Amino acid sequence: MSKVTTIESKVCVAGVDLNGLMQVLSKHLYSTPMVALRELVQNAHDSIVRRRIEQPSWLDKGRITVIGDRQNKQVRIIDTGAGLTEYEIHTFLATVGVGYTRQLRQKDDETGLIGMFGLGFLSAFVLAKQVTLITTSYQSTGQTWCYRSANAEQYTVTESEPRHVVGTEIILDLKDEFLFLSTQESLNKILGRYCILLNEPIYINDAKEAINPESPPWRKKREDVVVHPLQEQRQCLSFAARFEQNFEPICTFPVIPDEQTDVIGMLWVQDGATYGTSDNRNLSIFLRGMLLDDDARDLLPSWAGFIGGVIESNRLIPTASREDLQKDANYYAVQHALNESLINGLATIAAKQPEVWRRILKRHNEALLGASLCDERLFQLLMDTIKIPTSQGDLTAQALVSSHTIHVMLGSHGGFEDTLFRALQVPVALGDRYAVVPFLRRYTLAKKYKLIELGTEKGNQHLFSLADLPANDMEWLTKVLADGEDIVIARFMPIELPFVVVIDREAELKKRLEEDETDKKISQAALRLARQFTAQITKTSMVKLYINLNNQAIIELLQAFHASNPQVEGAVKLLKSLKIIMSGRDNQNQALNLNQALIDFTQAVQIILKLS
Ligand SMILES: Nc1ncnc2c1ncn2[C@@H]1O[C@H](COP(=O)(O)OP(=O)(O)OP(=O)(O)O)[C@@H](O)[C@H]1O
Repeated sequence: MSKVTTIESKVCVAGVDLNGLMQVLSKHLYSTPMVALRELVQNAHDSIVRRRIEQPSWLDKGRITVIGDRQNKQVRIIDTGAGLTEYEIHTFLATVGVGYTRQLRQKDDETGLIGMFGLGFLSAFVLAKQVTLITTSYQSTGQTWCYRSANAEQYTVTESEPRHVVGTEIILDLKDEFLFLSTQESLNKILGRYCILLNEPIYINDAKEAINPESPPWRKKREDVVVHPLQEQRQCLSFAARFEQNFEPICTFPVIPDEQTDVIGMLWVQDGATYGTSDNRNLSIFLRGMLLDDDARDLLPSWAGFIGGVIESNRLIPTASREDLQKDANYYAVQHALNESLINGLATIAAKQPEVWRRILKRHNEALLGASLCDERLFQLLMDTIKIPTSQGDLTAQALVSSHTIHVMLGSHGGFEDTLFRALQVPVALGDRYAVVPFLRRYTLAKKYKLIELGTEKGNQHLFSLADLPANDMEWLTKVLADGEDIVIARFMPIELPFVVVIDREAELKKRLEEDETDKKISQAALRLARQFTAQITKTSMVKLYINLNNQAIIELLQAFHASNPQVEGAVKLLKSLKIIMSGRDNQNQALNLNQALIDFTQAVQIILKLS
């Protein structure tokens, strides 16, 4: 057995470089120094809330005034809140990491108080060479205290002339680089952004009107203010427009809280066309009335690239910088509630405002096509109205149905599928466009239709019924008509079409991936994934020439060949050049020389004319 020696251990206390820590907290906690103004206004707000809680006899309206004093190079923040006693200045204001607000919140968190970390006041020292706080507590109205500090580390507290006005005034002697904050314009801009939903009115300089005069529409509902629905709609749209810089909102709908979250607010659909992958999501989050983040797009579903919103919640927990959120259960509950509100909102618009709904579909058809694949309810809502890009323009899926079947082409527009279906006068969906194939798979499953994916072997089997010819006919047809394509004898519609050059889209994809690999155009990881799919594709020949035995020209061509008719040469020239001209974009084979085909075509016409 090994011998264990115990050495007496001593508990040590870690040292703190107070100056270094202060620098980190005050200078590096926030992404911008402007946040200091937000923190001080927030303290003013919390102090008013505290006074309402602790001094029920105080029934006045709270007031926060922010004054930019250019002459004295100062910004002053004045509130009619609870004020501080001398003891409270030392214990809460001057002690980093301790705040009275947190204690109050621990008793009751539904009060609307915002502060919790006991750090925000420090940020004043980022902006100011000296910070002065003059305060009179509601608990001792005859005493006024003056706190003063240049670095938050050393400070003085002295009693000054009693003011007999309860509340606090903070005076920031601005550092030179922040002198611009003393202009009305800067204050309006910064506080207008952060504090627009704050519950207490904020006045800048001697302005008669607060910068946050208006309750947001959802609060009006709570306050039971009765508004005509049309007027309400207009108010909602103009409120939304304040938060949407790049687009006009088309319509708004409310965010509805559920048992898991208290989130409330509004969402809107942006005007301005989007494509399937556009991401213009825009979400501002306010916590207890204070802006936390105006780019919180991750809370919206990823398919909602055309949605904007503004929400507020008292339960979301901010990080200490109050610029981001903790990703806890509350966060995910809000995410869920937004998804639900969005789907319900779209459904309500579709049912109640058909004109607006049409406009939404027009602007965001492609994005909605993708969205419908993310949620069954959206799919149900959209499946009959959403438009699919087809060979005949944008059509509803229902308009694509012919004999209980929908055709989708996997190749790009202008391929053989196009020729065939143009001849058939049946629209065919463009499968290379965003979300079209998965949408149609789901649609045909729901409606019990057949989906034919053209260009795949399985899809082609539905179009062409295979037929047979004697070997010497096959050999002759290959010799006179093929340019390296495999000849397939079949019968198909329309009978007017003598043949069609068919590209195997799966083999085409395989070839493209192989080329991409050599060009290193796509990452190895993506290539490996794609290869798992293409490995199942064993075919190498990509091009087939389907010859239509139902076509009169083919029938008579074979008859002329059997009868050794000398005029067969002109007919062959005509048909072969027709094949090359028709193969259009699929004609990537250098042997299929379009110029030669046109020459042959001209000669064939000359032969016919000579004969007649
Ligand atoms: N204008 C004010 N009026 C009255 N008390 C104030 C005022 N400003 C600050 N205080 C007191 O000082 C404490 C510390 O303020 P500080 O801004 O550092 O932190 P906080 O507001 O509590 O929390 P957070 O760091 O989350 O903002 C507050 O909890 C409050 O008790």
